[in-house]
Amino acid sequence: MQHSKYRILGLVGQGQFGRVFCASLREAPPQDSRLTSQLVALKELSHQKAPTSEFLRELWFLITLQHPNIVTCRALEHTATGRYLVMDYCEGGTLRNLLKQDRPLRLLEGLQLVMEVLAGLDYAHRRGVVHCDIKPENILLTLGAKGWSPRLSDFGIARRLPEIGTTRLHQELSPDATVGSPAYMAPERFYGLFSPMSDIYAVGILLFELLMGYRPFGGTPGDLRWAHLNQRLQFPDAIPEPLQAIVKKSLEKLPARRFASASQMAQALRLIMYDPAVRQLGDCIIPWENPTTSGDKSLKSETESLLEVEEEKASLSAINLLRSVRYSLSQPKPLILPAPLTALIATETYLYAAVGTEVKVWSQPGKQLVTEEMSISISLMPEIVRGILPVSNGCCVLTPQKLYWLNERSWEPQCLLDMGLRQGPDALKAAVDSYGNWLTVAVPGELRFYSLAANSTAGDQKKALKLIATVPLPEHYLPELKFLDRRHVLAVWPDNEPKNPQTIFRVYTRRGTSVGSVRLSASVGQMLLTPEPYTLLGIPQGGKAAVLLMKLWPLKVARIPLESLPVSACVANWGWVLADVGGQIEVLNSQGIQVGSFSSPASPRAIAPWGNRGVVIAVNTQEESHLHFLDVDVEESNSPSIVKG
Ligand SMILES: Nc1ncnc2c1ncn2[C@@H]1O[C@H](COP(=O)(O)OP(=O)(O)OP(=O)(O)O)[C@@H](O)[C@H]1O
Repeated sequence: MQHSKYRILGLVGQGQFGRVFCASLREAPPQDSRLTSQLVALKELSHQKAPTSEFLRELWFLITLQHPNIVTCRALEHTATGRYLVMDYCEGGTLRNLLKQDRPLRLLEGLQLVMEVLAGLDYAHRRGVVHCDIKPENILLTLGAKGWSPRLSDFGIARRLPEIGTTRLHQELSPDATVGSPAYMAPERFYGLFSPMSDIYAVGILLFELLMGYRPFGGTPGDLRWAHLNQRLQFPDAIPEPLQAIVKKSLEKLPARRFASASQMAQALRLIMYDPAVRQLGDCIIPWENPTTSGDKSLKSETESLLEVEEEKASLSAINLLRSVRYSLSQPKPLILPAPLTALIATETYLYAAVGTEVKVWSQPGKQLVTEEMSISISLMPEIVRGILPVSNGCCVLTPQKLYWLNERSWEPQCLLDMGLRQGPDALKAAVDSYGNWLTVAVPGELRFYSLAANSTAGDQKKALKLIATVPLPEHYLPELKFLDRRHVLAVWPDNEPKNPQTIFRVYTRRGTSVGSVRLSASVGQMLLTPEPYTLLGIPQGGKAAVLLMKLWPLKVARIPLESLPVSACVANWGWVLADVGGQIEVLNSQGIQVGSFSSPASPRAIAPWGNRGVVIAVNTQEESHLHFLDVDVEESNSPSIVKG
């Protein structure tokens, strides 16, 4: 977008009136590397599709409504190419996207989400605004410390009440009186009548859908009209009695019989969260039944975004319609190493294990037995090894104060960087690109960007380090570093204020120029790169057990609830393997769908991919470490089943 103060980062959706982009303010990079400019959504409103009156209407609603559960409109942007609403960016996409996930939410998380939707609605109703189009497509999600927080969007067909605070029905004035989404429309709306209770009815349908995975009424718009007006609700037994009562009351045919306000419905939900029947199911993942033919799968959103369609195409063509996992031991006994392990890293060529001051290297993959003697190298370091950074022809080895280079020809350590004794332990974080040509290092006070050329005098087994740039860092923060591709390196800082934990992601070029940054309202611990470009798998800290799949450019986040919090994880090219503290291992395919789980002998210290379809699980005892080699057989089938080897 020329001459705009916003820089477009990517297309995130397509609405009736135009495209929606993720963008950030065009500005000089801040001095403090922890400062980020907030992301915005630019909603294009093309002149042809959205007449000025429509445009001003939505703008009026969005500008008058300022609430944490309503998407905030910040400004209007006119450029030579078009006009845009500048809105808060919601990195979780729509609630519809979330509901398409295999395991979207736990029961209590779902109820909390609906209560927040009601809080946004209550605020709008108190200001005399009825949304008239509540549905999962119009609820956007932002990530908070505890999970998803919803924001109402799309006030395109919202109505203003002539008298604020009334629950009377009002007659639509416009000729297009019954616009809306028939699957969520209250009976009175089919007669051109509306009130805040019409929104409550739509929330009732949404709550039903959230719990069951399908809507209570389906069919053509004509069928839906008949069903909303006449059909009785069928309640599946899976819904606990007190919850059924709330859904029933919100879906009463007569508006006067529904909850008198959104806050009353929220209060009813708040109370049943303490009900033993509901609490008992609180951690169960909803929906409880997959959509069946009895459910309404027919009604697709009229404004289904291009992006979702693209995503669906991608997922259908992917090999990952995998639904079950089976494992067997690829060698009967574990490999026992004489000290606890500190790092386990696999590439396509090698498996590296750091044990005390030693780095052991084996060739990948091993159909044959793996023994300590078969390691192709054992390199002895002067200090305890903290991390291994693999590159195509060797690896860099990180100790608390130094960085070494090991070339695959000799595996002889060459010290590249020495922080000296004064800096204290763990004075270094580092990332190296996959070809071993560029290095970024975080040391107290600065980020350093180096080139790592082959040393012409010593041959290509040795590296010559050349400092290209430095960037100042606040004294006490050492970010985690990762090369995203050959040119870009990611620095990640936690910002763990007790009430508002956040994580900052800043991307630099390999030469130290800041490219941009994003801030996530969640604390993310361990992070792994996935084969998808600019996409990370992160383990959030705090809140319920889950993993985050984070695409950085434009920022998109998916959150996958898990049975238990993972403490170690690895990304293979066929999926992800996550282990909890008790040694329970979950296997997810690369779309984040759980394909199975099994128990490992003990809590793994580290996991790494092994060969085509295997994993190595490292378990530490007090004096030694055990490496278990497993073949994981992820099968294509429609019914999930877990078979232990
Ligand atoms: N603020 C936002 N943050 C993140 N993504 C957004 C935001 N607003 C919209 N989107 C994405 O863009 C898509 C289209 O949104 P938009 O509101 O234009 O479409 P719509 O639901 O068809 O509404 P309308 O009827 O106004 O066209 C959404 O489905 C969502 O994926």
